[in-house]
Amino acid sequence: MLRLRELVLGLIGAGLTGLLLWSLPNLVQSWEWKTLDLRFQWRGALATDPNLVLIEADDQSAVTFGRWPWKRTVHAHLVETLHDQKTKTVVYDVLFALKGNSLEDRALEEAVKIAGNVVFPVAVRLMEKRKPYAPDHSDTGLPWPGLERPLESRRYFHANRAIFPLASLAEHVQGLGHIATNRDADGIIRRVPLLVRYHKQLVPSLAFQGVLAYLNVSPENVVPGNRAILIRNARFPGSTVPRDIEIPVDEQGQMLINYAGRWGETFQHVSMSAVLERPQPGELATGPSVTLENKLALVANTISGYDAKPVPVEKDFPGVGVHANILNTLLTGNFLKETSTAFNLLLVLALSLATAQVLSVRYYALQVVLVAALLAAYAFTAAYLFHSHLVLPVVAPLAAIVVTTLWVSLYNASTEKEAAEKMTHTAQMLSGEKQKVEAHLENLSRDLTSQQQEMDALQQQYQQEKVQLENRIHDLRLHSGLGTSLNRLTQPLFQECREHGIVTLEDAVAETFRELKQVAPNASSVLLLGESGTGKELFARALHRLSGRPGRFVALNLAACPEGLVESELFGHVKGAFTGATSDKPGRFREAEGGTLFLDEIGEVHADIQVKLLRVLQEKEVQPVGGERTFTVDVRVVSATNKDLKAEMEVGRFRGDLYYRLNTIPFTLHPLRERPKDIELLAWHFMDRYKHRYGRNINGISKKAMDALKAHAWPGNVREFENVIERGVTLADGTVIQEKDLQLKSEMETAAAPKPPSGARAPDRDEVFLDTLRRNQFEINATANHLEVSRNTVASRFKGICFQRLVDSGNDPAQAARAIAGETPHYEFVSQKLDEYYQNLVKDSAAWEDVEAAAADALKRSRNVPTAYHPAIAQLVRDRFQQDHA
Ligand SMILES: Nc1ncnc2c1ncn2[C@@H]1O[C@H](COP(=O)(O)OP(=O)(O)OP(=O)(O)O)[C@@H](O)[C@H]1O
Repeated sequence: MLRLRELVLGLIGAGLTGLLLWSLPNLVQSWEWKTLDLRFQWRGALATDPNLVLIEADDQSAVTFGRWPWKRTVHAHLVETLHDQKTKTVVYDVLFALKGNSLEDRALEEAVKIAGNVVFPVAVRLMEKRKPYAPDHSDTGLPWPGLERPLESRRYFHANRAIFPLASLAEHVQGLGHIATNRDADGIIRRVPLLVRYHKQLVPSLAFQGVLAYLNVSPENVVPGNRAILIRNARFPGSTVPRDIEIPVDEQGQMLINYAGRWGETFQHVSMSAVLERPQPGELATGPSVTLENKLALVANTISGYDAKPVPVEKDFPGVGVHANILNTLLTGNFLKETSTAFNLLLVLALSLATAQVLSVRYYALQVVLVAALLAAYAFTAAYLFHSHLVLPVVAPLAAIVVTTLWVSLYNASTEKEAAEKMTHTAQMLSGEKQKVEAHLENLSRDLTSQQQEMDALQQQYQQEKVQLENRIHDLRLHSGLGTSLNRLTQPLFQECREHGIVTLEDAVAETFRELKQVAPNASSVLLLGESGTGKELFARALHRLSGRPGRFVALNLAACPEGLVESELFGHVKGAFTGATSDKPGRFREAEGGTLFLDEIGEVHADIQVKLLRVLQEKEVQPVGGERTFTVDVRVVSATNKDLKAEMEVGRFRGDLYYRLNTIPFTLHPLRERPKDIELLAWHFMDRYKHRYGRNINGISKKAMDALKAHAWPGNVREFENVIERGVTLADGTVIQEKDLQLKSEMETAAAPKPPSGARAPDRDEVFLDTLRRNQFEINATANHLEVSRNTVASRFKGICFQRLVDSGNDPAQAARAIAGETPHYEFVSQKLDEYYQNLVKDSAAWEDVEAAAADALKRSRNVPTAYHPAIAQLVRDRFQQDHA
């Protein structure tokens, strides 16, 4: 089945073939002639008509009658002899145009007249095809026994000159025929114009006239046409039924001569001398089989070298051979039939399509074989059909196969190349895309896994917190008097407080937060007032977050900062501004650019710093210590103090103008003792935090303990409260924190001391252990043996005691070491150990962003230290964190 692709390729192939043939018409025509000649040669000899006899003035006759031309009496003798032999028609291919010896001329005249069956030639000159018709009447003057010129013959050749036989001879002939041939461009005679136009009549060729005479066809029975000349009522000798013969001709009236074969291999040749020397009626000298009765005799000169002409079968073919072959073609009816132009076009198209189809097979070798087979098959068909006298075109069809093959191959090669390039390109693209997609998928799957893990963790955390919250609310309901106020925890404002780390059930605290939220977006200064530990920094951080300012939250505790360094801390310094200023430092103001600067304990700041601070706040410019350049700053200042600033201002310790600048919006945070609901809530809150941190199974606070918490004055407010609960969690023996675990009394006692001794242990228990250590020269193994405990137990407890004493001594390592070493000479050893433990404990403190994270990390690393010392560990880390982040 022909697919569209092959159809289109085949059509284009046919078109290209047409273009090629059209552009090279002469070349194509000459090749086509050559293929025709080849077909004649391959076919070999055809049988010739037995009624045709050639009587030749040959070399042998020349011996008898001398050099040509012979006396006309010899010709007269021959005409008579043939008449005697009852030859039906004599085509005498000798032009007697000039007068000769009158006696001889008369003898010939007489013989022709008596015979009455002689056809003589007329030499005519055919006009060039394109020359205008210009008849030359110079040689006329003779009634022409030809045909009237019908319309169909208007394309036939014109003859404008003619040389006739002698008028006295022509008078007695049976007919006259022209002997013009129209050679092809290569000089070979392949066609004969059967009829040519001369004046108003058509003149048949000599052979045609001979056949018309032989078959008794009168001129009106010859019908010239465009593609054929019809002979009506032809009467063949021996046949009583007249026949019509249709002779195929081209539009110029030319018949393709079907050459029977090589001259010597075809026709009955009879030497003229043989006919004349032994004129026995009914028998010839050449043998009894050659009889002339009722024959058509063609008389001509075939003496060597006389009138040789090139024809398809032979280069030097006697001129009479052409007439003989025309006679033979007409008598035998073996006309060569040429295919029509429409058929030829269809053939080219069909072969182009067939070639395109053949080339659609996959394998190249098979394509070659099939194309070769197609070529061979066509050539064979053309050669084979020639036997049946059909002349197929060869060049155009073979060209169609070749051109289509070339064109389709080129097209395939280019499309294959293009396809290959496209495929490579597509493959590259696909592989790139594949890699991208794979990478994307991998990322997605990684993200998904991590999100899944996060989700799982959150889910777990949520479940835990949910359970904890439910338990806590349940416990709170059971153990506390909070009652319905717990519901507040679910209200939006309280929830928002919690999101900022502010745990409260008090309306006053929530209200402060609400107001804070309102002022947060403004850049105005805020002053936070309240006792120590009430959450001023917590609120300051909440304010910063609520403000949406893009910069950082930077805090500076002015009380904790050495006086000489306050200015440089605030405004920065340049390298070399003072001893120790080894590099430029931007200062807190510039660090808080675009954000919030929290100045804690503002009441502690020295008078001259107050002046500078005021200037910075007014001009919004800072000048680093020792520097000349000033820097513009956009910083919101939030300050805090537990002092009565107004009173300080009144006694002249704090500048009024600075006070009013800082006090644009004041907030006062209530002390814890005025927030009983928060005491209970915070107790549960911190209990949860520390029980998880220390891994303690604590699930409640006894009523007595809670009452004690409520009764306590809490001078250190939430900070102190948190410490107490932390201690309670670590000291509790069971699952409920008892009053004794809080050590509130001891807390109150130590509150008066210069440093809060949070987490202090009962001295007796540690002292007993220390005594044992001292007695064993601080050797861990010996002490462990002595106490019958493990080496690890001793080592970890010793570490814990070191931390505890360090806290108890107000972070004075020497004092702590002395307290541990006692009266023994091991002070150095203890001091060294203590330093080692401490450094190890606080080594990562600076790296943490959040103090609680730093503490939690230290506790994690100190898991083996007994939990009783955990508050001390946490305290040490927090203190160090404050120092590192101050
Ligand atoms: N309502 C609260 N809920 C939870 N924690 C609180 C609350 N108020 C204060 N805290 C905690 O108490 C501790 C002390 O708070 P903060 O440092 O903010 O107090 P402060 O008033 O700035 O103290 P100081 O004046 O001594 O600097 C912090 O650990 C803080 O998280």
